[in-house]
Amino acid sequence: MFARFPTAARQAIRTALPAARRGFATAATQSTSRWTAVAAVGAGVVGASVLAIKSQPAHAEAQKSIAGVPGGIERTFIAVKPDGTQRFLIGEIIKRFETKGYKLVAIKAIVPSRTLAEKHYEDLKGRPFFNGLVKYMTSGAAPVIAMVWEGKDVIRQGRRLIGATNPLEAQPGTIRGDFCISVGRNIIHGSDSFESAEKEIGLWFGKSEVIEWEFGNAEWVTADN
Ligand SMILES: Nc1ncnc2c1ncn2[C@@H]1O[C@H](COP(=O)(O)OP(=O)(O)OP(=O)(O)O)[C@@H](O)[C@H]1O
Repeated sequence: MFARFPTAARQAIRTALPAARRGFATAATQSTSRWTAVAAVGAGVVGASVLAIKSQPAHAEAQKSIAGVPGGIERTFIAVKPDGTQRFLIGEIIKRFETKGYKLVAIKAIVPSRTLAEKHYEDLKGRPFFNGLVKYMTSGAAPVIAMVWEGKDVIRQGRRLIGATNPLEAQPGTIRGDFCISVGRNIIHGSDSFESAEKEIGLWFGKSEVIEWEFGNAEWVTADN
């Protein structure tokens, strides 16, 4: 896609991308112009507009999301549930995301409080399985492995890697399709939308727990030429 850009725009994007990645989580001190340049790229706005946004006001910085840019470089919340932990599937699940090309930017083992689990699944309150779901997530028989993964379109792609909620409906090759058989023990959670990712990352992690870092070989993973 780069080949169609004016040279100056290409250069602006190259300058902006690393800074934007650095600027995901905190960044009151980061450059507003660089971040907003990436927002423009994510929205498919190129060329002169990439340069023009340098003059956008500083309040744009405050609107930056912990889940990144929708459809662009996003972040998603992924959790290995207690059954996945008990069944020694943490490494396998991490491997699926890592080898796909996504970047792990936060991870911790945690036994969630009832309040946290209920907040996380608040849209399911009233469903017959809600209490059992919360009990299973909070039992402490094994921790939840909470993670944030970052990369292009990672929210939607993460759901594809995970597979259908009911493992019996999940395609072979997906995580649930390969490793489980019961909807009540489906080993993994993944954010299902940009809004969910924002909510869930904010619920499970503090800003300082999400680490900004760069792939040494980013060009080999992310380039579109
Ligand atoms: N019929 C059911 N019986 C038991 N548990 C269920 C049932 N339906 C859903 N669950 C549990 O509730 C979780 C949340 O359900 P939801 O419909 O949000 O699916 P999901 O988005 O694929 O799952 P998750 O949010 O865990 O990624 C499921 O992953 C599963 O653990």
